[in-house]
Amino acid sequence: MKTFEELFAELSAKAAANEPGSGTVAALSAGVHAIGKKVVEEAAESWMAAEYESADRAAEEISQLLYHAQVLMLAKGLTLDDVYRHL
Ligand SMILES: N=c1c2ncn([C@@H]3O[C@H](COP(=O)(O)OP(=O)(O)OP(=O)(O)O)[C@@H](O)[C@H]3O)c2ncn1[C@@H]1O[C@H](COP(=O)(O)O)[C@@H](O)[C@H]1O
Repeated sequence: MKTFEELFAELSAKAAANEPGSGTVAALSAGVHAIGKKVVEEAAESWMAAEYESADRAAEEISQLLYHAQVLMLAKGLTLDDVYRHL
């Protein structure tokens, strides 16, 4: 288990190191368009899980949505503070 901040630190480090075998590094190489499609896909899956599945399944899909949102942030060079400023 990890927090939003811990995940972002982990993904940032993997991206900076261009870590071999990292799905995050592969996603970043694929670019904003591909990452954006994953964000939309996971948003839809979160919605469907919330409507038709258990609370735990919804939580799982939402965790994937948060992961892909963080990858999108990295692709745009955004920090957590850049986003938190708007909350
Ligand atoms: N939390 C996540 C995470 N959530 C979702 N995903 C990715 O998002 C996909 C979502 O799963 P789905 O089953 O919905 O998607 P899918 O269409 O079947 O899968 P794909 O064919 O699109 O890969 C997963 O297959 C992962 O590729 C994640 N990938 C990585 N992490 C964490 O990110 C960290 C870094 O991971 P790596 O960069 O891969 O080392 C690790 O701590 C991981 O636990």
